[in-house]
Amino acid sequence: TQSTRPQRLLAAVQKNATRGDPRSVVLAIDQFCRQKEWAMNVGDEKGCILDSVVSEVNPGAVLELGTYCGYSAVRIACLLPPHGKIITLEFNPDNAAIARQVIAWAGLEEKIQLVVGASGDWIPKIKEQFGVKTFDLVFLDHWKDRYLPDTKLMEECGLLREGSILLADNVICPGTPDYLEYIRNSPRYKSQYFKSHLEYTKVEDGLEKSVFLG
Ligand SMILES: Cc1ccc(Cc2cc(O)c(O)c(C(=O)NC/C=C/[C@H]3O[C@@H](n4cnc5c(N)ncnc54)[C@H](O)[C@@H]3O)c2)cc1
Ligand SMILES: [Mg+2]
Repeated sequence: TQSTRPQRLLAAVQKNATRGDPRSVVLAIDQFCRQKEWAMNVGDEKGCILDSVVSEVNPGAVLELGTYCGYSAVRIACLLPPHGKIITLEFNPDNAAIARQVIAWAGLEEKIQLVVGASGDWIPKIKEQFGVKTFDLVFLDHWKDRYLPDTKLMEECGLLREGSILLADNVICPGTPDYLEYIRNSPRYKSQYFKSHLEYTKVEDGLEKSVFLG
């Protein structure tokens, strides 16, 4: 039977990356996507911007929406402080199964909590289920029409505190116009656009970094 792209991406990690070495996993995925098959990971160029935001925030608690194959969860987790953790939500069980193996190959199972389910269902349950008060950083990279409703849901569920950072991928391509309009015009956020390119291409894309003001 025909393999899927996530399965081929995992095979490339297991072939080319060193077990327990997260940076070699990130490199193996980026090389696979540049040389073999494009895949919708945040990628190396936007990944450097992600790295700088994670290092600046030094977050104890991170939420990621849309794990896909686990590339950005691994990239974030290897920059977290000793007790820092990331909860990443993925509703496609096949993608979650691949991501779990990518995370295991990187040796980051202790730092990454992968939850299989939809963000809209899980955001209201995170506080009680995982004993999280608020998130220091949220990385949005799931279906683009969910960025705005999920941001409003996180506000309503009290998951954001004064100073929480939202970092949104793909605000240009594929684009998240309703989210951008809201976040850039809301008095409750201070936003900044980081111009970059769609992963592994020359097409313009970028990340929007927004600080929740409370
Ligand atoms: C026209 C066009 C097409 C594609 C691109 C290229 C391009 C470039 C990119 O960086 C992209 O992030 C994307 C993109 O579409 N990302 C969507 C990512 C989904 C993953 O997240 C999962 N998921 C989706 N909604 C939820 C949800 N509520 N709760 C939990 N998991 C969810 C899915 O199960 C997938 O695992 C696309 C550019 C332009
Ligand atoms: Mg993306």
